[in-house]
Amino acid sequence: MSLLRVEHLSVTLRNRPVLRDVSFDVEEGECVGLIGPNGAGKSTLMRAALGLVAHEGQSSIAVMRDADRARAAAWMPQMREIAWPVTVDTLVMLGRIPHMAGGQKPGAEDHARVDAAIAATGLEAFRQRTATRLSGGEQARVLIARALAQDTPLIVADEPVAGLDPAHQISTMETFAKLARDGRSVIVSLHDLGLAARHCTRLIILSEGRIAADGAPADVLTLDSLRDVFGITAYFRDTDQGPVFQPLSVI
Ligand SMILES: Nc1ncnc2c1ncn2[C@@H]1O[C@H](COP(=O)(O)OP(=O)(O)OP(=O)(O)O)[C@@H](O)[C@H]1O
Repeated sequence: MSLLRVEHLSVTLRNRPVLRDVSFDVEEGECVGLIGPNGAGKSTLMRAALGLVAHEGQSSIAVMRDADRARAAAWMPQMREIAWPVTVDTLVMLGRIPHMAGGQKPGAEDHARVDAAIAATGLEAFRQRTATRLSGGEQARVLIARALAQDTPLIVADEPVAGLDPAHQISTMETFAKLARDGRSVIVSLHDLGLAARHCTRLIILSEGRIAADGAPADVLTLDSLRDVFGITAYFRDTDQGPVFQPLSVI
């Protein structure tokens, strides 16, 4: 089943075309890595697909009513602003709001989802800490937990692993890959092509606002695309420990 259908999506910002005629579907069970150089349009694509920025073309989620959209997709923006000095527990519980009727208190299901999200992000020791007083990487994990607690078929995360230490980068990507194995889907933008190659089921390369390649990591991370889009050479092998990708030099 398609969780997101984007058709001929274009965005113009300040008279500059930033996204040009982008079309793709995301099916259940996909962990889609959105990759591309700085300024390629990754954030703009995710925001337009969610209906957060004016666009031409169609997105199946952008057209939804707010309440339906909040149950269809969780969004983790690149700007990790935590506005209020609330506890980690309270902030993660905010992810449950789309599932609660107005004024209703969190129930057993809500608490269970929050517990699971806190465990998946290794935040057990932080539950009563004030979220605004955590380090940047810890705050990122709290926002990932809030997105997980939202318990949506689709998670859209803009550079969620930027600034995380290696263990938490890997565990976050493993969490996303497991969600996909369980039949949900994730769209995640990232610059670490090694993590992308290892944990994503599919990669979409965006270049100057257009899709330059879309497919399995081994089919997308070719010498040609690495040269033409990223301007790099790289080592990429399928090993008995999984795919290993290492950028080598700038061309
Ligand atoms: N509000 C805006 N007004 C005008 N131009 C913008 C605006 N926001 C983004 N842009 C431009 O749109 C282009 C795409 O930006 P976007 O943030 O989508 O890229 P990105 O691929 O996510 O980049 P990065 O990897 O650096 O986060 C860039 O050239 C950027 O300068």
